[in-house]
Amino acid sequence: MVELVKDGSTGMEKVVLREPGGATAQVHLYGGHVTSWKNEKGEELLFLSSKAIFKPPKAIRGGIPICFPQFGTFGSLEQHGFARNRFWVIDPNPPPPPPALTGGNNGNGTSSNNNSSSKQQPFVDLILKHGEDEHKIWPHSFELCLRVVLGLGGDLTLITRVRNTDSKNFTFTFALHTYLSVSDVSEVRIEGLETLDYLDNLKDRERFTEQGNAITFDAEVDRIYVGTPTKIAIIDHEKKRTFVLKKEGLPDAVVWNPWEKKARAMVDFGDEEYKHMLCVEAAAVEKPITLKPGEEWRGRQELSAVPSSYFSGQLDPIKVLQG
Ligand SMILES: O=P(O)(O)OC[C@H]1O[C@H](O)[C@H](O)[C@@H](O)[C@@H]1O
Repeated sequence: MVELVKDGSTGMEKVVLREPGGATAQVHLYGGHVTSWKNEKGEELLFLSSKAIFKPPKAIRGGIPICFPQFGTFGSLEQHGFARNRFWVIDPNPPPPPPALTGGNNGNGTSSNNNSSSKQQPFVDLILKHGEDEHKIWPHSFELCLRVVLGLGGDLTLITRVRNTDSKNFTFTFALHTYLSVSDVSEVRIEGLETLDYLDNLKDRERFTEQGNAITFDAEVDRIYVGTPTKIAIIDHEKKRTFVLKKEGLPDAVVWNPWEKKARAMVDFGDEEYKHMLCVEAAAVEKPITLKPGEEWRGRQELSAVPSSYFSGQLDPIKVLQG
């Protein structure tokens, strides 16, 4: 089921997706921003700050902001570009719907394919086109489309397309700035980025090579891992939950946690909230994307949350990454 509703507390419009198993997702038109993703038990899987500000020009703190046409300060635009603080619209002419069933994660690691082809995965298509305000700061005609699909089984897929509707080339960087909800970030580890090179945002983007076996957290982290595998696992020991992030067209992965000091400096973020979030962002940053007139780029991120008990109590990252 898909419905457009007005959020009672903020007055903002959002699209609510519900799949028959009970999982839900919601997408605010402001920012084309996924602000909630819950599993069939109603547990929230994305972090949204209790201090998030739902008012332009501030982007919503948490969920999945879209960074376009610039990631971070990699250019002359405002941090992370303007897509996250513009009002998007529901696409009146979306491409055909996704196949009725691609399977989902049923919690024991196998893909469910219960032949219920009558069931449609709820999805919504949003679009952001250049307007006069954008043209003043980024003089290119474009269409940015976002499809959010809530799979039967609860997986969350974001498919983004950028089309060059201009008469000259343009170049952009991009990220799906995903805030995951975790029990305690110091009990979390990321698998899949070991031995990779990263640009350290805390050290003027100097390039380093990841040495550790897995990435764990005991201080501020702000890194752009470049040319990563298509699958990354975020293992929350305390919650006994593993997020699996799969991506296409987005070669890099940004990992961010502001930790204590930066958390205190942010007006729209609680002082202690850094403990309960971790950003792992599918991104295209190191090698900006150039589109010729009429060309289209596509990026995709699929998130699933599986109970760690699925590995019989024994976390097996190899299975997560190669399974
Ligand atoms: O505060 P924001 O503009 O939303 O940015 C939040 C964070 O986003 C990314 O993860 C960047 O790598 C960080 O440098 C930045 O601090």
